[in-house]
Amino acid sequence: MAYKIENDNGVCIFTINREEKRNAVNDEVMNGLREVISYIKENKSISFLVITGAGEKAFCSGGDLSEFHSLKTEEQAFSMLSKMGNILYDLATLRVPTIALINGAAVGGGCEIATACDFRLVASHAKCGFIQGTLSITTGWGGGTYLFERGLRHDRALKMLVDAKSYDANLLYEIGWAMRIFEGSKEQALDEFILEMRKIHPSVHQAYKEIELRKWKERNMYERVMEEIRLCAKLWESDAHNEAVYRFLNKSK
Ligand SMILES: CC[C@H](C(=O)O)C(=O)SCCNC(=O)CCNC(=O)[C@H](O)C(C)(C)COP(=O)(O)OP(=O)(O)OC[C@H]1O[C@@H](n2cnc3c(N)ncnc32)[C@H](O)[C@@H]1OP(=O)(O)O
Repeated sequence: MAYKIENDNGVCIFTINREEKRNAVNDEVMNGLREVISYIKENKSISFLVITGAGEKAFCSGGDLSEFHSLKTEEQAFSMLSKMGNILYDLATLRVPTIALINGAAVGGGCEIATACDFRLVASHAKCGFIQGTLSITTGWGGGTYLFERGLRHDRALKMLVDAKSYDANLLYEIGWAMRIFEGSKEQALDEFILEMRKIHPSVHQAYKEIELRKWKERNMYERVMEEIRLCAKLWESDAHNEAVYRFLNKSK
């Protein structure tokens, strides 16, 4: 399976399980995310959702280029991008707190997934970045919109997007994207992070998160995410994008 879903006493853990592809997101992973979001919406005993990746090299390397490079037109790209865009919107607006437990590289769409979560715990060796610019596209799953909503200084958020490169854990913490940096066991880092929160009734967590979600609804967050996705789909058709993907897929041949 390309993903695992575990329920650890009310803490739901979704693991992208494609280590050989640095946990790249394919259609199966997208369907898995849809499944875990539905499970949480139906199961009131879940207090937290944690998203992480298998192994220690990558949290998620973004969209699976070997699968998605076959999408050539704006509409073909928009279909894939908007599927994941809707999933990330449902993730970002879940009633429970969401934690990105970043065990390794989170790049491209992987950085978007992490940014759609409420909290980001980053392994000290992990590097994260919105590298879409190196492929001559922009964030295409809503991650740019979420980044500007996360309270980073505007100049730091914009630079992270425009740099289109991976930042190390210390810099991610310095700019305010990472909430914690951890060494060693990600399970221990998670346990320590939620220790105090677990003592508080989940209805309190959810009431506080609802304050932010109400603001997002008033500010037409969903429409802004879909506009971002449409812009990425338009860039997808470019020769520059297709040539960059070709170079990546043929780099070692
Ligand atoms: C809107 C989202 C957007 C979209 O999908 O439209 C994107 O996410 S665009 C950005 C897509 N992602 C990337 O460009 C990242 C590509 N990967 C890397 O930069 C590196 O793999 C990295 C930094 C994640 C890890 O580097 P490392 O040296 O540890 O591993 P390798 O590069 O040697 O990769 C090992 C193995 O995995 C395959 N791989 C890695 N990432 C992807 C990917 N995104 N899609 C498909 N396959 C991927 C890589 O080709 C290697 O395969 P192998 O068969 O062993 O050569």
